[in-house]
Amino acid sequence: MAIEPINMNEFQELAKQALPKMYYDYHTGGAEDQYTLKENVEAFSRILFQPRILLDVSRINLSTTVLGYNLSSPIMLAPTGCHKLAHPEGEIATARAAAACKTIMVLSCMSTCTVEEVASSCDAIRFFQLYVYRRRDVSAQLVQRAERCGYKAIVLTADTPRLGRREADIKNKMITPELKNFEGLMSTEVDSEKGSQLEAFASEILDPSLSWKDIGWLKSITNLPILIKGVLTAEDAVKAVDVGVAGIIVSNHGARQLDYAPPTISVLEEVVQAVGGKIPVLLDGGIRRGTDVFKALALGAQAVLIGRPVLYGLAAMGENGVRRVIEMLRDELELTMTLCGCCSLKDIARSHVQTPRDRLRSLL
Ligand SMILES: Cc1cc2nc3c(=O)[nH]c(=O)nc-3n(C[C@H](O)[C@H](O)[C@H](O)COP(=O)(O)O)c2cc1C
Ligand SMILES: CC(C)CC(=O)C(=O)O
Repeated sequence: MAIEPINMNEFQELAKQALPKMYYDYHTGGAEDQYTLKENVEAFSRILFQPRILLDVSRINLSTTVLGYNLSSPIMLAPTGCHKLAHPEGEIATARAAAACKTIMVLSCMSTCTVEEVASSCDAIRFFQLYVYRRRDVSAQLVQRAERCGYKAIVLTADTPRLGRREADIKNKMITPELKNFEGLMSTEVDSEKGSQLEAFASEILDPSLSWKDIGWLKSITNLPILIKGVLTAEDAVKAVDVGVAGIIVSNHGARQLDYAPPTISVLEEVVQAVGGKIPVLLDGGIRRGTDVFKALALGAQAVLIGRPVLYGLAAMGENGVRRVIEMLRDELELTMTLCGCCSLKDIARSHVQTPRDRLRSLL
């Protein structure tokens, strides 16, 4: 009988049992030595709590807003490609779970259901994640299709001029699944028989010349707010504010791009300080516990996004699995807030956490 998952590691174990090795490796893997992959999770474990006591915590409220949309908790779904590799219902199952949990799903442009199919499947609040292709006309058409069918924001992924080197995918000769949004627009076939087909395909289509000035181009083709995903430094955060985007996602792409990039939670605070409250700062990477969500909020994130946990839930139990993953993190966050003395997200303060830097400072 299947085990009843009690935490995210057990969901991951179920996903491993459910999936062919090639797909499981694709979901879990990181770039090269996978240093950042491990650090994304471990950096959270170096942050400790400074809980407060004897505060009435009989009622806890986890609700929040992101770009004006009401969410039941600060846990959103990060864009991840190819959900049909995890489950035959693909992104539609994920969107329905997002709707049931009243949160935002960011749909990857590299999805296995079309933007229209996902839009008509349920009333989830959806953002659309964009890669800019050498074929700018294809990117522009995707943005306009997303805008037409009710997506509320564009999330521009800025850390992927080429795909990172994921060694498991190279060994497995990772395939390129049917990417439904491209039907009739662009072929997904590549010449190369060697290594990861997906990497070869992605590197053929992605535009490495993408630069800050292209934010102007993006603004000229859409009225939707734009968020930049992949910010890891204060300098880039300031530039993002200067070019007038609506939000920032601190992300290292789940450690799948540049290995030895810093774990996201370790750079969050400097990005938040550089932004100075002008636009919301979100974070993804390594969130596996409600305690991680609390720590990110204490260091200034408005909300977090989860990538792999969604895929684990989807692979293990389809729509129901994604729902349970979100609920599990939400329940853990609620407990953390209760035990730290916080009744609402507004009560979560910097003083509730102690980072490695704080401990160093206290020694000086
Ligand atoms: C299998 C997989 C596919 C992904 N595909 C995309 C994508 O299409 N676009 C994108 O911007 N990020 C993509 N990401 C990165 C996620 O949006 C997110 O940054 C990352 O998964 C967060 O880390 P976590 O998996 O530890 O939660 C992908 C990540 C994974 C694991
Ligand atoms: C289909 C891929 C290019 C999606 C992606 O960004 C990833 O695998 O990290």
